[in-house]
Amino acid sequence: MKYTVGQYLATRLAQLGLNHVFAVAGDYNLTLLDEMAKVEDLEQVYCCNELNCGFAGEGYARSRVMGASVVTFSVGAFSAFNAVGGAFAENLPLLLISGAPNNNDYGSGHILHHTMGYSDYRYQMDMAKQITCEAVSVAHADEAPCLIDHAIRSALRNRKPAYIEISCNVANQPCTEPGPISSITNSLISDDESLKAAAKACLDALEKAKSPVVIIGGKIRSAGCAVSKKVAELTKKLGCAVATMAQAKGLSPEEEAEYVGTFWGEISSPGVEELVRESDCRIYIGAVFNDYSTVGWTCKLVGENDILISSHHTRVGHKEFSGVYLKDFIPVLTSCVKKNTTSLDQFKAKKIPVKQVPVADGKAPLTTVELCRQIQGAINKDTTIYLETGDSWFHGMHFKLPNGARVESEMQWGHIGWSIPSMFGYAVSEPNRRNIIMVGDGSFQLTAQEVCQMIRRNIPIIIILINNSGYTIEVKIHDGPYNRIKNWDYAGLINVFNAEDGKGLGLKAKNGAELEKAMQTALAHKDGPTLIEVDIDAQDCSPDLVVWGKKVAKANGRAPRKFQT
Ligand SMILES: Cc1ncc(Cn2nnc(CCOP(=O)(O)OP(=O)(O)O)c2C)c(N)n1
Ligand SMILES: [Mg+2]
Repeated sequence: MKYTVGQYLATRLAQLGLNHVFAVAGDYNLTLLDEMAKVEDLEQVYCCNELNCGFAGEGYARSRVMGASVVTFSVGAFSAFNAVGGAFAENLPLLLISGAPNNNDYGSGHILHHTMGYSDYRYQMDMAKQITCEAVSVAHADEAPCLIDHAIRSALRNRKPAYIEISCNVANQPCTEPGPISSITNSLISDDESLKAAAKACLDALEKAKSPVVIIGGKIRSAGCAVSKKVAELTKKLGCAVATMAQAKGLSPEEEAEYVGTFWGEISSPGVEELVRESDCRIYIGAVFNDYSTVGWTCKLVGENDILISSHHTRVGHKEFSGVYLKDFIPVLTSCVKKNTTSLDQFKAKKIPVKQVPVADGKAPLTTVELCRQIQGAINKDTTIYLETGDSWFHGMHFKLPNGARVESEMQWGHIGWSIPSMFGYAVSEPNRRNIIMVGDGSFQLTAQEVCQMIRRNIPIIIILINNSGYTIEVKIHDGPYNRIKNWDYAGLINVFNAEDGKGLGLKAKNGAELEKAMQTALAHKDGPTLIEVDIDAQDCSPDLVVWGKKVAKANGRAPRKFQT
């Protein structure tokens, strides 16, 4: 088979196990899309705009080895860059592919459409370099294979986005045939000596520890399910208490005896904050300590006997071991640690009562308590629930997850509206999961149009749209007129997106009985999305959000440091 540059790129993606690539057409990428379409097992999935296209690729990367999004130069790429920034912040390998000017125009002095209006087009590469681990420009077919492989390999190794721009007149030019994909997928090997030394340092620390605990952070998400399974084997071997940070909700099997709940400072699950504070050896795995995860810097608990295991390095007390990759290190630790159940025994001894949530009066106005009780009832082992930025984060922490259920969130980047396009991309990869989104009205207004693509592809996603009349999470941080929004007929919007042939459902629920019915309808509706618009009083939000909002506002409001002049 004769390969062109576009076919080379598409073949690499197909060899990696991608069956879809997301795209928005533009005259800089049409020839490229034509060439990529010639590669059979890589279907093109079109999005409404490039922000959503980027987020769809990011969502796909949450399910597959990576995601890929194709956009046009400048006017497309600039919008997609926000999603690429999100993928970088969330450690997800998204490949952003942009059409680019005809290679004869470089250095020609030509002013081109869709550009900034001057003849140096390198600005896009310069911008891409700031938000990716690798950015390459393919302006000649001869260099294409090497540049494409390099960008993809970098994204996979670093678990970060990469960027490829391809001149519009090069995409259909002949190039060499791709070799074995192992040249791209072969992962970095840990430094053996550092691996052994790090393991020994951990064992010494654990030997001295009375009550070690494991705290799992969001960075293990991007290491993939295989690593999460290895972490679960380690925690089972250790036998100590295991907590997940908010960003890692769903990344540790919650039905296991060792699992004690969420560690999130003073809004942790009952008894967990004390357990972490009292521990004399905290083993953090993939932890991210930012202002949100530390509740405005009030709970960054890292002591000198603690162990910090990250994707490619480990710190034990005052010793640092780099070149120690999570995928290698966790199994080594599992093979040599001894059981220490002290922290779990301490936790169990507290006999923390399990909160029973009573069924609300079906005719009473719907509350978030009743809403979450009913969502809990829909969560099974095949469920993936997306928690959008907003009050949804805080409610989501209280869901009890059967093993196999997954939670996706974006708590580092926190781009409101992310959940709709990202879940679309995720569900294109995993249409048979029970895919549920918990999203606020404010967030939904940023990316709502991507629901039409869920309708177009008949994907049964359940969208719980919380209409609480505005930006509640912002209200609890700092209120003002800017937190009010224009109300929409969110359920009615589905008819707009359906047009003549769509099978989307738009339902409303003002009380528990209506929600019960709507949930049953949604779970039974298989040939399209169901949006359930739930009316919630603007004052009804998670008590955790109220506490967290005050602390974050305080952190935001710290007075400027006084500099010696
Ligand atoms: C792209 C982007 N723009 C602005 C923000 C700031 N922000 N964070 N949360 C919000 C409000 C979210 O409101 P909703 O989705 O309605 O959520 P809740 O009312 O809290 O359930 C804003 C405006 C943001 N996080 N992302
Ligand atoms: Mg809201």
